[in-house]
Amino acid sequence: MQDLEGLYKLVLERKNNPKKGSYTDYLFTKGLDKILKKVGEESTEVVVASKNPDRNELIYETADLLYHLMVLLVEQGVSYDEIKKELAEREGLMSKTKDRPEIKDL
Ligand SMILES: N=c1c2ncn([C@@H]3O[C@H](COP(=O)(O)OP(=O)(O)OP(=O)(O)O)[C@@H](O)[C@H]3O)c2ncn1[C@@H]1O[C@H](COP(=O)(O)O)[C@@H](O)[C@H]1O
Repeated sequence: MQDLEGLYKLVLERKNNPKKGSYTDYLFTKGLDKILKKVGEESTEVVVASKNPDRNELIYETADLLYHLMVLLVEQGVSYDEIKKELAEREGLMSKTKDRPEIKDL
């Protein structure tokens, strides 16, 4: 089963040990501009899919977007742990705001 961290690791493995003919290798070979174009396209497809009554479409497009985001993070040298740390810090911040109604209402 593939979770997001597992997917990140697989993409990182492709970066460190390129596998000829793989789609991930194709993206890394094309470079940052191509990866950014894909992230943009897939983001738009998530938006469009959200307006579609077929929820499977949204699931499919979200998986595409998450994959391309993982490729972008690896390309830019951002580790998965850095994202986890950022999310964990926000979790701490959010739980503090629960005790402060003046912030919660912002
Ligand atoms: N999760 C994905 C994943 N999601 C989407 N895609 C690819 O992303 C592409 C998106 O489709 P599009 O029609 O938008 O793009 P395209 O026309 O094929 O390609 P472009 O010319 O636009 O670049 C498809 O070719 C999909 O195969 C993915 N390719 C790989 N993975 C994962 O990455 C792993 C390694 O893949 P490879 O590097 O290909 O071995 C796989 O085992 C998967 O777990």
